[in-house]
Order: sequence, then C-alpha cells, then structure tokens
Amino acid sequence: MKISKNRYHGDLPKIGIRPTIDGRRNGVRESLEQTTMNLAKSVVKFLSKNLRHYNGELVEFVIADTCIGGVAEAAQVAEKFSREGVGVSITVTPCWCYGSETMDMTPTIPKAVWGFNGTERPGAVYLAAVLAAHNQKGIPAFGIYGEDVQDVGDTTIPHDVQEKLLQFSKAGLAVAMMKGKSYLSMGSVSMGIAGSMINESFFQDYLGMRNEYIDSSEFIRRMDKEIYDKEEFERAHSWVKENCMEGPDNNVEANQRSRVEKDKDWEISLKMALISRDLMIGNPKLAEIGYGEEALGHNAIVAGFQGQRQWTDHFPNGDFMEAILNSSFDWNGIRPPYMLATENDSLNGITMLLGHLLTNTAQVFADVRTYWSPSAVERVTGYQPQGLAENGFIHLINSGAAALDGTGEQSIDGKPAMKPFWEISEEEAQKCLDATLWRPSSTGYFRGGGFSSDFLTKGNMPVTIARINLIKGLGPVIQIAEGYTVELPNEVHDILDTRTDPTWPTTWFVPNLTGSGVFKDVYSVMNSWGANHCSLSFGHIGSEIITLASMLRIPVNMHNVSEDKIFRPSAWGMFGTNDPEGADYRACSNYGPLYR
Ligand SMILES: C[C@H](O)[C@@H](O)[C@@H](O)C(=O)CO
Ligand SMILES: [Mn+2]
Repeated sequence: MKISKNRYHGDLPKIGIRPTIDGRRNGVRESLEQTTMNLAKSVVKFLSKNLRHYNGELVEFVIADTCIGGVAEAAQVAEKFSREGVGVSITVTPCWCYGSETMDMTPTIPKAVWGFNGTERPGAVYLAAVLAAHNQKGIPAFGIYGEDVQDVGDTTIPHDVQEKLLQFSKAGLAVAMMKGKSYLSMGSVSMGIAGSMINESFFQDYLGMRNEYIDSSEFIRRMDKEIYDKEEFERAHSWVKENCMEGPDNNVEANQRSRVEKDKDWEISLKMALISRDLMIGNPKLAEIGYGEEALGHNAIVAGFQGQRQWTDHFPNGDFMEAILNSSFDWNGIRPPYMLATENDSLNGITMLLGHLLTNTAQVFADVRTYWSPSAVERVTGYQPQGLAENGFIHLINSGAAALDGTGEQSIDGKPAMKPFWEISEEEAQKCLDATLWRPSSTGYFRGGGFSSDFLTKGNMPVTIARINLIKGLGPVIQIAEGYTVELPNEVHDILDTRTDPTWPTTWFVPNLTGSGVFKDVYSVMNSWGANHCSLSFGHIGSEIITLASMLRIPVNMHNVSEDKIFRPSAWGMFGTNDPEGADYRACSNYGPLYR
C-alpha cells in the first residue's frame, strides 16, 4: 500500500471511546464492567476496519482506562483524551449510568452516544437521559439507538448502528482535521468573485482554521532565485514530457503562442506547481539550499490561486498547477491530492476540503456553466436527450482545478469511480493521464499562455455537487445535489462543448430529482445554485455532508438526500420535527459557530 506521512504539523486526530457504566458498587457495576468494555472494543474493531485518514493511515483509538461511572472518571478520561490528541468522542453503554455525571463536556469535540438497545439493562434510558443533559447544557451530541433489541452481552454492532457510527466518525474526523490548519490565499480577489474575498471570521469561527496570504509576486521571486528543488524540477519535467500530452491549439493562428513560448510556458507551469505545493506544506529540501523559512510552508490543508487577471494577463495560467495538485498522482507517484481552488474561491476550496476529508478522494472544482434543457439540446444538435439525460443536464466546466481523477478512468467493480489514492493502481493513474490533453490556453482569456487540462468525464458515476455560500446577516449555508455524470453521444458532446471552451474539462451532470421543491426539475437546481462554482465529489455523500455541516453549525439550504439518511445531533429535533430544514436553521443559529 502507498502510505505517505502526515503532511501537516501536529498529529492526526484520534477517536476517543468512553464506556460509561452504572456507578453503583457491590454488584451492579461489577456485573457490567466486562460487557461495557467489550462494547467499547467492538466499536474500535468495527471503526478501525472502516476508517482511514486522508494519507491512508489507520485511525487511532483511545479507550478510557476504566469504565466511567461518575464525574471523577469522566474527568480522568477528558485529561487522557486531551493528552492523546483525541478529536472525536464516542460514548458507549449497555446500561443505565448517571447522565450528566458521566457525559463528555468538551464543547468543541464532536460527540456521539451509542445507547445499546437491550432491556435487561436500560442503555436506552441512559441515552435519553444523557442527550437531555447535552441539550439542556447546550453541548449538542449525536444519539445512536439501534432499531432492534439485542441480548445483553451481544457485542455485534447492528447494521443501522454501524452506519451511524461511520457517518458520525467520518464527519467528526473531518472537523478535527481542519482545526488549526490554514487556508493559503495565493494572490487576491479574482475578477470580483466573492468567494475570493477571504472572510476570516468564517474560517476562524466555523472551521477553527487560520488564514495565510502570499502575494503572487512570491512565485516570481521563487522562480528567479530558484527556490525550489531543482532535482525534482528536472525529474518532473521529463515526466511531464512523457505523460502530459499537448493537445491542439484552439486559438486563431495570429493569437497562438510560438513553440519557444509554449516550451517556456511548460517550464513555468511546472515550477508554479512545485512552488505552490511548497508554499502550502513546506519542503525540507529548501532548508538544504538556505531557505529555512520557506522550508516550513504555511500548514495549508487547502489553498486558492487568484490567477485571473493580473497573473494570467502576464504569466502562464495556473491550470496545470491546479489540476495536477488536485489529482491523486504526479511525478512522485500516487499520493493524496492537495486541495487547490482556482480563482482563489475560498468557499469552493472549503467545499472541496469537506468532500475530500469525508471520502479521502480527489475533488473536481467546476463552473456551473449551463443548463441544457432537452428542447435546447434538440434545437442545437437535433438530438433528443435519452436515459439519465432525458430531463436535461448541467454543464460543469472550468479551466484548472478539476482533478484528473475526474476523467472517471479509475474503477470499482468495473464501473467508473474516483478512489482514495491507496486504492488507485499505476494503470488507473496512467489511464487518467492518457485521457487528458493539455491544450494551449485561450489567449483571449489568458494573455500569458499556459495549458488547460481537457478531458471528458465518463458517464454513470454517482456524484455529489456542493457549495458553501456566505449570506450577510445569516452566515454560511451549504447546498448539496446528489446525481450522476452522464455521457452524451460524441457528436452531441462536440457541438455543445465547442460552444463553450473545448480546451477545458467537461462533466455533464444530472441531479437526482425528487419531484418537489428545487429538485422538481434540473432547471431549478441550476437556477438555485448560489454561486458560479461547485465542488464535485465521487459517490452520494450528501448525508455525510449534512452530518458534517451540523457539527459546524452550517445550515443546509438545499439538498436531495432522503430523510431516513439524515443524521444530526439530537437537539436538532427539539427545534421542530415537521420541518427539518427550518429546524436546522434554528438550531445552527441557536448554537452559533463551533469555535465562536
Ligand atoms: C476564463 C474565464 O475568466 C473563466 O475563468 C470564468 O468563466 C470563470 O471561471 C468564472 O468563474
Ligand atoms: Mn470559475
């Protein structure tokens, strides 16, 4: 397996398990010790098989030294968790315990309680009591209660409980991973795009993150003074020549760049990729050549590159840098993707980060460019859309930040997929590269040249698009649409693609329609999108995003996830049960941002 060390400063967050128990001695507690500890162990066993960090490493667990019967033991566990770097807490119990005395009171750590559904001992009664305490004290917790009664001592975890444990843990680890890391803004505001106006309170209060900034001139300094690993540059340069196929120039002849200019553009594009990665996470090689400060990087778990317009008006665009860093492979082999937003759209960058942390896969950053109604398609191409595309579709396309994983050239059970890097074979990585052409960029848009990645996403991939928007007076909201990629007949694709920019990567997307609200038709989904960009993740991960958003207190303003998959802290139901969307807004506003 390909495992890479943690890229960021600090240890990877651990999951803490808190077995709580009835504190009464002389029979009750003693009779439950083993059963309770075994329940904790079975949760660890199950989760460790099913969870991984972004870099492929196994997630570590910390089980309390003793069962927790009262406040003294609760305090001991809290100390242990803080010493050991626990970022997520799961309380498990098969029995009654003293509610507020045993509960986890650390407010910024996402927490869940699994109250075993048995009846020899009242685990569910504890669950209800402790959730009431969480709600009364304003420290939201997720409640997990299996649907079917189990026998006392049964250490198997029922399927519904497994799903909730996993959904909670993935989202909890994402919260813990982001905390303390940075968003690195490279350049400033791109073409008046609001997402590139960095809103520090959003990062600090909602995500626990820092904001770091560099001016684009830093790229020029590092190129001029050769502040990069020259050996790596040479190696990467040969790799690019071999693996990055240059496609036809779409510019009219008078506007084409010369061969000499293009060769130089390749070199600069590649240096930009090395430099932006080093800016994000540092590079010990830079210390060896006398640049100790640069060697440290900005501890950035996500970054954005302004590019347009000052940089791209004069220098090659950032498309190669963005595409290759966002992908799960480069000249160093198959490795975790970096999250790098184009146009410095920090809100889309964060949406990418959420998708990445939930799935460990690469993300596709795209413009939400065009809704093609069936009749418009027919008028323009003579073709009547069929199958998944029959109700029309949305054209996702942007130069730059789409991961090459988005070609769909990896597979799971023979179907197109985007996988965590450690599951990607050399052959699959090669297929993604082979399915991508690097087209000389449109010099009308990009006067400084550069190369855009041109690929077409395979059809039938289950995917989710999402986007965070900031609303004055309300704060952040997130929108989610699960759906599929679709494949159009070649000639139809060509006609529609040529109308836009054929040098950019295209994904044809259809949301799953529910028949109501904005999901009544494809047009309404496009019409309700809150900004020019979305982030596309492999899989139907809407419910995971909803769970994560509730931990961060970001309300969901639109989604097409079925109600039975929605999992939020127990308190959310106290803000209303008939209208979960309204309750989500009320709960988020009541609790406010996690790190306020
Ligand atoms: C080249 C153009 O400026 C594009 O970059 C523009 O359409 C966008 O991507 C806007 O989000
Ligand atoms: Mn864009």
